[in-house]
Amino acid sequence: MNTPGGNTLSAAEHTCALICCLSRDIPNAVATMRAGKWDRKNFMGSELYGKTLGIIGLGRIGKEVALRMQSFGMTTIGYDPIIPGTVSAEFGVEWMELEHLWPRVDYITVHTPLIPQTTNLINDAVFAKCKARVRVVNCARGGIIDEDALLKALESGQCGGAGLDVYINEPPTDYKLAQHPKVIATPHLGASTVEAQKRVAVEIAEQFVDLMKGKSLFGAINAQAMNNALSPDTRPWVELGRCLGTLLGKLGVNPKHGVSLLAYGQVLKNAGQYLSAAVLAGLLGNSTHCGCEGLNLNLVSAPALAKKLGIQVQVSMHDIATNFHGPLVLVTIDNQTVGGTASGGQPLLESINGTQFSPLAALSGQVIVFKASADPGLLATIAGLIAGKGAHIQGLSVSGHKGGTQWGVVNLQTAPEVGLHGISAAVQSAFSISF
Ligand SMILES: NC(=O)C1=CN([C@@H]2O[C@H](COP(=O)(O)OP(=O)(O)OC[C@H]3O[C@@H](n4cnc5c(N)ncnc54)[C@H](O)[C@@H]3O)[C@@H](O)[C@H]2O)C=CC1
Ligand SMILES: O=C(O)C(=O)COP(=O)(O)O
Repeated sequence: MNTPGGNTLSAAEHTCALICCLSRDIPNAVATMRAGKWDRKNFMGSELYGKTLGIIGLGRIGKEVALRMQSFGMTTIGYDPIIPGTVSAEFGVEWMELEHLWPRVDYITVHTPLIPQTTNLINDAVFAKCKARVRVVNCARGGIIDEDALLKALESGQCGGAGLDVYINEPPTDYKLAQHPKVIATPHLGASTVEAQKRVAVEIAEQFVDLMKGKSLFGAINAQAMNNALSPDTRPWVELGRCLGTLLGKLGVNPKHGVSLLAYGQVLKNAGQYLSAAVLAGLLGNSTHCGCEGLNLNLVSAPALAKKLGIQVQVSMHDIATNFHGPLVLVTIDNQTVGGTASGGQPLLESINGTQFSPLAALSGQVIVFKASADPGLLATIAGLIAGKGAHIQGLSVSGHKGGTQWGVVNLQTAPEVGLHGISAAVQSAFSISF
């Protein structure tokens, strides 16, 4: 789990505190007083008013830093590859390309993740493009500012001071930077406030509750792409994927032979990742082939488990299906294919192995799925047998036939076992599912 929002304000305030300390060299001044010295000459500071702050990374923390430093009268300019200028303008930051930003700034603060594009983002070449005595702050991740380049720039005077809360190695393997007189160094304290820790604890607890209720994946690490997977629009498709996976698991296919997922329809254009995760969650928890039968898997754990088991998943998205009007998901494993759609928030089974259901069968509640010899009287026979056992039928749908067999789905109000035993003599095979 991570709780990205909980410590935003604390990290932003810490950044602002470092900027303020840099402008007046407060820590060094404090040290002289502690040493019993009254030294007013060596601490001529400079105002923040009228100075320009360059903010690299205009996400949660970058934005809060901007809003706070504007109250000191700083001009805030910034860069972020994702946040456009129209958005940053709403919080008073003029967006510009880095090349235009470097020569204009008096202070730079970085608020990006540490990724290849941001590693050593502030380096020798960048210091050379900045005004002399530019001050830099890193409260994000060690390594965004090249530590060697920073030390050189501090020595040469090109950099007038640095506020650092994070380091390439934590704790640092050498304290050269932290001990430099022009550096104000804190030991990764950005999130260390009573309020942030409380917020983070509450957020983590809420995330666990949501995750257990299947409500949300927000905060689950490695699941950024899934954060929208349980929005009202996508939820029925996630549920459909899980149902189709469950059905295939019960059909006895071996997931280790590979999963192929075809999705048709504009609405599913961006659904590949969460659909396949949902199929895997249903499939692996219901398969006898992988040693994970009965596990309650979710959109995060299922793909991770599939990867561990070496299960290949092929996903392809298409605009429209040829023989079905509307969005359609087809999942094939071991030459067995199940197809489904969602309507009115409800997952529906469209086909098994190319035989189409009419009406489409609801994949919810207590369900019996059976395979039988093609027979025009099949529907009536099955209904009679199940009703004869005293089970209440909510829905019954049979597919067209192919090669002399057809499939059927019975939706029951009562436990499916009762009906299952009733029909066993009239079908080739049958199994029950609780969706
Ligand atoms: N010192 C501490 O204790 C704390 C440090 N952090 C760190 O602060 C950083 C920022 O956190 P948040 O604002 O919450 O993250 P965020 O995800 O809200 O914002 C990060 C922003 O960086 C941008 N970005 C990505 N690549 C970029 C690039 N090449 N150039 C410029 N911008 C780029 C993203 O588009 C995004 O808008 C993270 O590295 C986080 O780990 C966060 C909390 C506490
Ligand atoms: O949330 C972050 O990115 C942090 O850097 C906070 O780190 P911490 O939880 O204080 O070890």
